[in-house]
Amino acid sequence: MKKQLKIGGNIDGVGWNYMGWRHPDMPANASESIEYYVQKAKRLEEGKFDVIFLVDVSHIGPGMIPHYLSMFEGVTILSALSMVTHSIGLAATIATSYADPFTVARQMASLDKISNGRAAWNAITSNPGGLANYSRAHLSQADLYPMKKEFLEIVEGLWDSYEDDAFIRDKARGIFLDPEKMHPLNYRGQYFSVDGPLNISRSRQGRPVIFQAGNSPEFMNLASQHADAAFLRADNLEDAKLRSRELKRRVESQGRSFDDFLITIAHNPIVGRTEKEAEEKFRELQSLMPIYRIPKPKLFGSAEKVADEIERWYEAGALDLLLIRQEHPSGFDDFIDLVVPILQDKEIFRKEYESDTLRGNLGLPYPHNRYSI
Ligand SMILES: Cc1cc2nc3c(=O)[nH]c(=O)nc-3n(C[C@H](O)[C@H](O)[C@H](O)COP(=O)(O)O)c2cc1C
Repeated sequence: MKKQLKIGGNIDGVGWNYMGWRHPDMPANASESIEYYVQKAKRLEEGKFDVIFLVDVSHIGPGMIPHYLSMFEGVTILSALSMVTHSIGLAATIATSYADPFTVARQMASLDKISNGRAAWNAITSNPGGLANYSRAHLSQADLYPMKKEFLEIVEGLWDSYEDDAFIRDKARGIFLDPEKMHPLNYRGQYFSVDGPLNISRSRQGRPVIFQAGNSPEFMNLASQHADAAFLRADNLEDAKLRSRELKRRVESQGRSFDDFLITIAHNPIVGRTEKEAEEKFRELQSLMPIYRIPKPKLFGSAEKVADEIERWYEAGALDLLLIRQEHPSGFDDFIDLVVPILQDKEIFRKEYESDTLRGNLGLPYPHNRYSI
């Protein structure tokens, strides 16, 4: 049976455009407001969304969108959100070009335990500009994918440091750990060298879900081997179908089932009760800062029209996980109040969470520890 549609919410603070911060309903400091993030996280969970997804940027300049100029670091804010949510997943973007694999493995595994099995890591190369912020200016574009491959192999290896039953914690007998079930990594690569093991046990979902974002053939190759989900950019439905098909072909050629792999595409719907209401919201946004023009979103208009279009993308196999980002400050509310009930009536989206782990809700298999098999 085909999996139901999965939905994620990209919380972008003041928004992923230049003008949203000026809207009367948008706190101008939303990107650095814990209250704003808590409110949005709870709202997305009310909407039965699968995951809160945070994008990231590693280097900035004054011309960037306001959100990028003043924003929270992902794992930090998601740790806080894990305490005010129960079922929704928590995905942080961390670039493999800048960070250190031992640190990322540790941070993400901690978030996964703190949230009781709801963490996900979006592994990106990012663009080379950020290398200089992380003392890696000697590296270049050509290094990004070879480095990412090593990074992923190390993080996955570290997440298998302990088998599921490694910790005995028997007070009466005085036995804390079964040392046979602890495994160092001893990885030696061109970019990274890591002995391991990692000092944290596996979570209820085994290990965090891995997303990867990109578009190139190198990206597709690596994602087909080391990801549970791929976040793609697509210009239109035909483009999305082609990319999705190509990636799923690569996943199958790795001996994996493409049912265990999710294609993720972001949309920024502007929805109204009627077409006219959506037009008004679009015009209102444009009027906040007329020198910046935004294109009309692909998901635009009445809730029925938007829900039909989502169904078309989903049925065509162009996406498994729809990532919603707010163009207008009422974006999440409009989507949850107006579109979600139609998708539920169509029986392509859940009314209740199936699980309280992210893997459970996404319908992804439990990843067995490599040493236990
Ligand atoms: C859907 C999608 C999402 C991305 N998200 C981010 C992001 O949050 N932060 C970032 O620095 N780069 C992001 N990127 C850029 C990629 O990390 C990468 O620099 C870019 O896709 C070029 O690599 P590629 O040729 O392998 O696709 C994203 C790319 C895509 C396609």
